[in-house]
Amino acid sequence: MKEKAPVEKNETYTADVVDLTYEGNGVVKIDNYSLFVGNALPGEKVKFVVTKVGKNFGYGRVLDHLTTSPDRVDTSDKDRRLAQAGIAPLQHMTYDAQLRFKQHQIENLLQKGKLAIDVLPTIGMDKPYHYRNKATIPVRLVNGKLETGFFRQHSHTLVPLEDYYIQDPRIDKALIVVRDILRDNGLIPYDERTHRGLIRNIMIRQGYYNDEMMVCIVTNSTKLSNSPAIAEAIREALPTVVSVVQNINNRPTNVIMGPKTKVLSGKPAITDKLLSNKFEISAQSFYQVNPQQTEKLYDLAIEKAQLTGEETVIDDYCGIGTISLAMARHAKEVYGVEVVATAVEDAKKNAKLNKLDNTHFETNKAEYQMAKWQKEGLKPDVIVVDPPRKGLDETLIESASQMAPERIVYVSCNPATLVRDIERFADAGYAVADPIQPVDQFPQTPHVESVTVLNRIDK
Ligand SMILES: C[S@@+](CC[C@H](N)C(=O)[O-])C[C@H]1O[C@@H](n2cnc3c(N)ncnc32)[C@H](O)[C@@H]1O
Repeated sequence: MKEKAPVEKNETYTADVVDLTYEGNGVVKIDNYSLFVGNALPGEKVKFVVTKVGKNFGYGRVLDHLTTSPDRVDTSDKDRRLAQAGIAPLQHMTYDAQLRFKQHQIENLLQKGKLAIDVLPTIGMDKPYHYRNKATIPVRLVNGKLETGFFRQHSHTLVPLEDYYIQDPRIDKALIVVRDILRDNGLIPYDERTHRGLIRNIMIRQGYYNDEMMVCIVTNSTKLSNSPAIAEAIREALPTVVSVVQNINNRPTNVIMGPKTKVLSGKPAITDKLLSNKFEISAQSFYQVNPQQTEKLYDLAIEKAQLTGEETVIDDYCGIGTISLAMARHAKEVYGVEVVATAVEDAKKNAKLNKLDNTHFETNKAEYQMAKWQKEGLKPDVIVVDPPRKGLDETLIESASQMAPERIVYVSCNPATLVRDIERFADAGYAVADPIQPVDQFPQTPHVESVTVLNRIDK
């Protein structure tokens, strides 16, 4: 039987930080028992209070830094609130240290798997803040006032905020304007305990290349009294707004958007560019939130695909077709598959918008569609995969390797599943060709994105 943990809840301890978890928490040890504490970096000595004691590990909160790491950035109270909200959990780390942390995560996992593959330094941003082109902000009543802000982590208590640090500053400014217009019109914020009140969220999108903005007001009912005047006031105060829409979500759920969206003023979508292609982005479309880094990540994937114009390409997990459309300009044909039907509709619409007639999109699970394409005799030269965090289904790896493409380009958002899948591909006759290249898509957060190329090995 396991011994009792050597720490007590609410007691204070002092220890050295010996490591960082994948979430960016510091690891401290008391008699070999690990505790995870936020705002603590390797090499630091911290005084902390124990907040949770589990069987195998616990959690703590730093009370004082007795020594500090050269990788530390001074953070204000406001910054620490952002970390608590999960908005910028790494903002106590210098940006260089964040980039190294992301590179080391992949290196550590490769080492654990005994894989001798190099990892290049993470490609970062010149300005690693104010990068998000979209914000979805809850609206609640705080001290009798309609407020916008964030939910304190693991709670639904709204903390008012005006500078979100990682959002485009034009969005932060617009949020204040929209909040004030809603206040002036006497609108009642949503209360999730009673499921009453009207205004649930404000969603704002800002184009990166086109200075077009969308404001979406998410309401608990269709009735938004005075909506023409509200929309007019928003467009008058914010001249780059080309679209004001209302999304109706009357279900008692944490899901932000409801199924119906109504145009209150202007167009139903904004247009923007990504990798030279135009995209129409409506309130409910999925769109990459860091366009600058997405271009770097996907440009790299396209470069690694080594297209000459003659190739047949499969884009698995294609979303709205960002990679497919960019590759279609350099390939003979591109086949994309994605499980979300509305994303596939967007992909088809965007292919037309960009006059690309060499793309084919299917709504299906990638693993099923790959088996189907394989049976039908489709012979791709290159397969690109950009899966969600859980990585690739084993049957997809099987179909992909049986189709025998020259190379597979793997865009990953989770190094743990990437390393697992590299091992599975090795068993199926594919080896990593170049060093893995991480690209920082989400500065100030622990997310790690990377591009890996696997080549077919001649047996
Ligand atoms: C990392 S995103 C890829 C984004 C895409 N490359 C783009 O540019 O929009 C992963 C995508 O996989 C989709 N997805 C998740 N599970 C899937 C499955 N089993 N089969 C196909 N698509 C899936 C998600 O809906 C999401 O669009």
